[in-house]
Amino acid sequence: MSTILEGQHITKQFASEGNNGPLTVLDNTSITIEKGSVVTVSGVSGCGKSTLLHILGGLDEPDSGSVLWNGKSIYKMGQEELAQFRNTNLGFVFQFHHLLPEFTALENIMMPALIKGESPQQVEERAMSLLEEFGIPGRAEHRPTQLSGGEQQRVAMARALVNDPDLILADEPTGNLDEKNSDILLSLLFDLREKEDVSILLITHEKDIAKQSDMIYELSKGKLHEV
Ligand SMILES: Nc1ncnc2c1ncn2[C@@H]1O[C@H](COP(=O)(O)OP(=O)(O)OP(=O)(O)O)[C@@H](O)[C@H]1O
Repeated sequence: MSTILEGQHITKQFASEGNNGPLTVLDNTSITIEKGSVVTVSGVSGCGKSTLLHILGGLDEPDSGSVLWNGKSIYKMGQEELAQFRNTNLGFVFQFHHLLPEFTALENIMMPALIKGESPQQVEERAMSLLEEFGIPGRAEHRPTQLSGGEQQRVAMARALVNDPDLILADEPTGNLDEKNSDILLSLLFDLREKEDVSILLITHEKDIAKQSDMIYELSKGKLHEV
């Protein structure tokens, strides 16, 4: 197996209110994601899981430490190169789907590939096949408000996949779903490993979900511990 993403000695602090000094959310901690694996990070609310995901996904620079993508340091890239890197290699799924309300499910899924400049016809085929893979081909022309929460999250996952990313970063993707929809979404997510040949970083506070992963880290007091 080869390493696809590595966070090395990452430290991140935020200014805190009052006289307590800065809040150290990540404290010289490291993580490795192997190609084709599902890595879960769990930990209590507020321990810094989202901060870690943002740093590993090129959305928020650490105070110190580095993030290596196939051995290349992503925060040494310029802003434009970094944005292009994210759009090409990574797919994000958040707890709140952030679908664009004025566009249909199909259009939402197509958007990242159109921004990349791909041909609309090919992109539409890819988007439709993802809707089929996720069991909701009949929802292509619906707008987000016309979809259930579980369907919206599946559309968000399809959007994350449209550019054939190598890594999906999912931040509490089931946080807003009931148990049934949560199970459906997770089994779709875990199936992606084989079907779409992606690695997955999954952030969750639910321990049961973590059990299905190849590697589990617990984040506590700024440090990641292998479980
Ligand atoms: N931009 C910011 N400025 C100041 N403090 C921040 C900022 N972002 C996060 N924090 C603080 O850093 C800590 C970690 O936040 P983070 O969202 O990473 O935790 P989390 O483990 O993902 O929490 P949850 O499970 O509740 O989503 C929290 O105390 C939060 O208030």
